[in-house]
Amino acid sequence: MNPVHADFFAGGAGAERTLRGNLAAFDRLRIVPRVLRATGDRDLRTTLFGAGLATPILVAPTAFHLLAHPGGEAATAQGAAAAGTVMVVSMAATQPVEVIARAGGPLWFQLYPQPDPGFTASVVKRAEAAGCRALVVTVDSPVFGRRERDLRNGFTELPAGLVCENMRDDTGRVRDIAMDATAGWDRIGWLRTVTGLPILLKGVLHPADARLAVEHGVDGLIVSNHGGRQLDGAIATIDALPAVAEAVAKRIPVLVDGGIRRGTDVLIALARGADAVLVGRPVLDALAAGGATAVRDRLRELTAELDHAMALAGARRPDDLTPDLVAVAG
Ligand SMILES: Cc1cc2nc3c(=O)[nH]c(=O)nc-3n(C[C@H](O)[C@H](O)[C@H](O)COP(=O)(O)O)c2cc1C
Ligand SMILES: O=C(O)C(=O)c1ccccc1
Repeated sequence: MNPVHADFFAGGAGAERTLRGNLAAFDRLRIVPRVLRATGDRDLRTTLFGAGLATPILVAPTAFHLLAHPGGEAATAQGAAAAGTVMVVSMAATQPVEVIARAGGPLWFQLYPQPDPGFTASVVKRAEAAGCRALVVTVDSPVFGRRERDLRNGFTELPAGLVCENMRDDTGRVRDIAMDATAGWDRIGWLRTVTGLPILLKGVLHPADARLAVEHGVDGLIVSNHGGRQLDGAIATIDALPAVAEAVAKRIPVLVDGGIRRGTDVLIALARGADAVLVGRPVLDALAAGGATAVRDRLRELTAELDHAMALAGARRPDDLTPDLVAVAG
């Protein structure tokens, strides 16, 4: 891969403390297994918003898949579908959501609400028409993160021929993705009037925001710091998760992403209160290395690692994973 594009995928904001911190936080946690639980075969099936998945490991929304592989987002969708899970399509996808939907599914659609409400509504309608089953509203990006690798590399625009295909308006012109620092909770109420799809907020770290989200009728939360690409210095997601899960008190699903690289990381996230997890860079790395089959195999590998770790920890189903199974290393 072009090293400038490799830096775009791998990099984070500022000094990359949060990027590293997501991984380091898992290094400090240990599993306290149970014995003689007679689990037999494990059952990893997971239901989210009424749809059954083979695994609690989903594909996080990430931009610009055509920079990683000529199959683009369609290849990722095919891989996710073969692994029996959801792909969250980024608003910054380089292929049209209709094309991605033909390659796989189930899909959810990630949205940066745009300052132009008419255009935002048209993007939501388009995702709905393509078959997306939930809307993931990214709320950790009132402004774009300062990615110093991209600034050093001068990576400011896509190579010729690539565009954010889901940013075309009705004249066919491609709009730039805007970050909107004027968005407040009223924006979520407005989105409710636009779509009947489940609405998840992505990028919640503070338990007070988790409570507000439930009060505003949000259907799900993703505890995320954008893979360390937005606020450098933000708390590691696995450390933020317990307080968010406690604030939500099982009223809506709570998902988490950031630094999940092993099945044991998934086990710890589920034990700390997540209903499911998402993976970003592991999928991008697999896509770059081998397209749809590599994406499928990476998701299956993570799922097999989770299954194995659950057997060793004495859990049959994700619901058997509880906070007492995780300790902070001394
Ligand atoms: C290259 C790249 C592009 C991303 N693009 C988006 C995006 O368009 N929308 C979004 O909400 N999150 C985006 N994210 C954040 C991911 O959804 C996710 O929060 C993060 O990658 C999870 O951390 P992990 O990569 O350690 O698994 C992006 C992340 C990466 C690495
Ligand atoms: O890179 C990202 O993390 C991201 O979210 C994004 C959003 C819009 C355009 C390009 C990337």
